[in-house]
Amino acid sequence: MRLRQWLFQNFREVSRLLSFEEVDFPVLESEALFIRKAGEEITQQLYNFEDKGGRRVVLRPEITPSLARLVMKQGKSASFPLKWFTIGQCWRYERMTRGRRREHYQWNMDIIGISKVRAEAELIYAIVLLFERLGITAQDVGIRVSSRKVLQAALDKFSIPKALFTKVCVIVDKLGKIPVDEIEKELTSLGVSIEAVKGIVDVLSLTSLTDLEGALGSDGEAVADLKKLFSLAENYGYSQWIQFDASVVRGLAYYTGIVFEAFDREGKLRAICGGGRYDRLLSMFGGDEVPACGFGFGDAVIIELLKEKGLLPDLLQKVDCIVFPLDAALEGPASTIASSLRRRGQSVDLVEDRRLKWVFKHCERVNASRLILVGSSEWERGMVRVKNLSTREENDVKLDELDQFL
Ligand SMILES: OCc1cccc(Br)n1
Repeated sequence: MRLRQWLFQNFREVSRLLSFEEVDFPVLESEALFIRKAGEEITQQLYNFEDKGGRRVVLRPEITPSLARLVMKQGKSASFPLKWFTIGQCWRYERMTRGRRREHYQWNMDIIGISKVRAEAELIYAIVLLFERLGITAQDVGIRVSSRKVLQAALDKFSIPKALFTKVCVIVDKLGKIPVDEIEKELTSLGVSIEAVKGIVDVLSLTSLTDLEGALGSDGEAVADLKKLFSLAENYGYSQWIQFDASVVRGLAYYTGIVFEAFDREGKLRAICGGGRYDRLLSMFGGDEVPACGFGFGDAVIIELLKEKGLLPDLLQKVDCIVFPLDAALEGPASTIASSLRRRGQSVDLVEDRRLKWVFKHCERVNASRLILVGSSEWERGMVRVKNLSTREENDVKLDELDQFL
């Protein structure tokens, strides 16, 4: 829990630095919110069930659809742009034989109401800032960046029907995860011709913007967006973190533009985080199209990476004071002292019914700064014994002079 709180505190601090406001959404959602026909893994692993009212519900597998639903529920009262973050538990249902977690916590940051690529540049900067705060460098981790518009242009080039776009995205997202011939088989089963499949795979293997420009021409939105993003990355000072890689499409059906994912350069781990632009998702909940982009950053892979890099912090429990009555008859005064210290903002562990030997061990175990012993002779003089556990200094102190020893 200390490790989780440390990680979440870093998520929160980065969100604060970028002036994002914390929001929260229900873990329990209507199943309909996540029923999509694109064959995404996330919708095939819904932790869904029927509640006592006969409703089809799920433990949410992701956060973005809830955000979309609730932004649109605000209607005209929402003053754009919105910069929202949340850290929330998400669920999936897998056979436990795979030994993978069914739940994890995800930090989400979303910018709603900005259509320009500077929104994605801000989000990628937030991710870089988080990595830097954890001691991770651009030599450890890279961020692959592309745009769904690259794939859209490739499909247009081979006149693939737009209706197939999201399904093709979900399939080609598996590039590098499953053999290419399986991907080709899934694409041809959608009715994509084999030459179009080869052409698409060729475009998606590009890793230089110059080559992309050569393949798609320089007047398309895909190239323009990516050039703008890489130029802004220079301004932010995080160019060494990002690289163009056309194979990045991300596995969520609703992305429409820039997409990105962070990866460990040793290639041992799954994607650390990922996100992108989803300009058409909000209008699915009524109203006009509202441009939006965001990312999800899970709490599992990042911990594996920190372990790999020897960057896990040494988080010990910490208590300011242990208060211990040396005589059972003094438990009342001990409570008085504990209460007075707590009202001064001191964390106090009030210990009773233990031998003194145990108490000294306990002080070490919880890294207490001071031990305050309530003994009858001192108490008769209105005093307590304060033992500073780092200097070993001991003082008999009047209650109204305690502050000097805190
Ligand atoms: O990132 C996919 C995902 C969704 C919900 C729960 C878990 Br564990 N993992």
